[in-house]
Amino acid sequence: MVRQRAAPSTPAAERAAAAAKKATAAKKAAAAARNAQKGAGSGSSKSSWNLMSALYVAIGVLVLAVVVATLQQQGHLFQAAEQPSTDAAAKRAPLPPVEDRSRGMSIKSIAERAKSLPCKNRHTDRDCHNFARHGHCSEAPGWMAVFCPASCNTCELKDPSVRCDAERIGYERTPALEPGSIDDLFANLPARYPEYNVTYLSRPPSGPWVVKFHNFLDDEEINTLINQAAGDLQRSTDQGGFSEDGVQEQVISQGRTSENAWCDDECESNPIVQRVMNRIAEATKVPQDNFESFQLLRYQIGQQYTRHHDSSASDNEMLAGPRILTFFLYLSDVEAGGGTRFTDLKPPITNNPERGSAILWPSVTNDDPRRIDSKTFHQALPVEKGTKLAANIWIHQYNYVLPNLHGCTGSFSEFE
Ligand SMILES: O=C(O)CCC(=O)C(=O)O
Ligand SMILES: [Fe+2]
Repeated sequence: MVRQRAAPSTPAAERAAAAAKKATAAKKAAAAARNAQKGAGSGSSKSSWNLMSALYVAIGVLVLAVVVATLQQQGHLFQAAEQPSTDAAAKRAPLPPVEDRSRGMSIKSIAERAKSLPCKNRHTDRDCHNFARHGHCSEAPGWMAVFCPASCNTCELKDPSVRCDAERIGYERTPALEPGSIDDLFANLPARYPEYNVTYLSRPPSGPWVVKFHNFLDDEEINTLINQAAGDLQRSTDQGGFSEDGVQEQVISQGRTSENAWCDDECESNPIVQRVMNRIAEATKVPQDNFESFQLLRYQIGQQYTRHHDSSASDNEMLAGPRILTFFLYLSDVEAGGGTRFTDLKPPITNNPERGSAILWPSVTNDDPRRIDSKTFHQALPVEKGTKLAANIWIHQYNYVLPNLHGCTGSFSEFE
């Protein structure tokens, strides 16, 4: 199981988060002024001199707060802002925005400053300084916070509990599924999509919901997805442990021997890819922002993915929550083998690849979308003849794009 999504560059959500942060700073300044005014007014003397001085104090505090906020945004107070603190309350306090801390500075001054910081870049200093200079600290803040913290002057964000603070990134969690939603969704699919001749491979009460959409993709869509993957395929990985800065190790495993490529920003902005994503969002009634990127897969003879689950209970601790649904697209027929087998059903069921078809199943239970559905363990059987091309769309309970942008989903794609 891999989790990855290309970091989108400054999506609307990120701009909204930045705007919200600015609004909060302004509100804080106003509140400070209001408090100062209140404090002055609560004194025993009611003389007009006292009122006037209270007003001057309030105005003074307001001006000071605005000046401090502005200087912080422009990076002039970076020395003070980056002081590491182990104090939990201080960690919860709003952090200065990362935007513009390094954008446009000369490489020399970024390098000078980085040398004096208590943390080091994980990527080469030269590249990191260059990325920072060109605004990537705000455009790909999660990746940069983990790999180039010194160049962005965001050493405090190496700590995932700081980096992934929901308030800091302006994250509001709206669940895609409520208890009962899965049954409603799956029960209604055949009636909603007569054009795809939706059939149940399995359904409650005897098994989990697994539905098949026939001819879900047309030739143009299939070819576009295949072309996007061409040239980018790499040996697939499984998820390993977490490092202390919240990055999940990707391990080569004997259980997963296919190759895969991620649909990056350019691929995702392709209108034909968009058309497919929109259709999946409409079919599942989950917004696209809850999707990981398309993961395109190629299995050659003997390649497989042994029994696994797409989600794990610990995903409930991540901002995006667990994967709740898998929408799996078949981009080729396979001459022999290569079926998707739901291993834990009695008897197990196998769906054979059929170019253009898709299957959909839940990874969590209908009654409690926080609980992993133990009935949906599955495997990709080894290809015996031919080549299998396919694609995963993993769908989360909450918005995935924003936490991914901030490096809070466990892994990153290399950003270009
Ligand atoms: O290839 C298949 O049939 C299933 C692949 C799969 O389960 C996965 O990539 O998680
Ligand atoms: Fe899977």
